[in-house]
Amino acid sequence: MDEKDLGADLAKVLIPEDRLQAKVRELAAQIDDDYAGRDLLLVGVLKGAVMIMADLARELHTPASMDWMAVSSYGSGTKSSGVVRILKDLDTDILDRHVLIVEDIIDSGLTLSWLMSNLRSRRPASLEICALMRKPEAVRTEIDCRYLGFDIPNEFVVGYGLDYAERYRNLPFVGTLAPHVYGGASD
Ligand SMILES: O=P(O)(O)OC[C@H]1O[C@H](OP(=O)(O)OP(=O)(O)O)[C@H](O)[C@@H]1O
Ligand SMILES: Nc1nc2[nH]cnc2c(=O)[nH]1
Repeated sequence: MDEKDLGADLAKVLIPEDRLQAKVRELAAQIDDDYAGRDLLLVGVLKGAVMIMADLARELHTPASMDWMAVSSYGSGTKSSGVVRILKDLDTDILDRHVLIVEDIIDSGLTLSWLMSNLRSRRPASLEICALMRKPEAVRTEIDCRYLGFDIPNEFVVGYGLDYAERYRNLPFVGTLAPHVYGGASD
């Protein structure tokens, strides 16, 4: 599906492909400046961060290793409960490593808040966040995000890694879902 053929499921394009790619290049340049000469480990949070991770990693000139975590909220049944369990842990020991978490979106911030304290307890040399998008109106806990792509409105977005019921992740742009599709869903 391209931007001119949204179909009935999508309401609008929020961030077109060219703006996404330009922003990824900008973020990579900042990261290159900051991590020059350091041994960088990128930690992607599955599944939403797959696209930003793949594009960002290819734009970096700094040599970087990549690892992945998958986490899931549970308890209330909504992803924003703040209670998180690890579905897939890192393969890498991050002790004394320079770790950069790569995320697609900060919504309530609860996932990243949990992840930061979990990873911090493993005593990396440094721990920072790169997030493509953040919803300032939805954030429920302060997240210190060093590399941020876009602040976006408090709307449910899909594309470029983000799904609704596992669909739309492979769109090359970010869009909002038509209300008849989204309804009151929390993920
Ligand atoms: O700031 P929060 O409110 O905690 O929300 C952000 C989290 O939600 C999304 O993941 P999701 O649980 O949808 O899993 P997915 O990446 O596998 O789609 C996103 O990738 C973040 O990890
Ligand atoms: N697809 C999708 N997943 C999310 N997880 C947290 N916020 C969002 C969002 O706006 N869209």
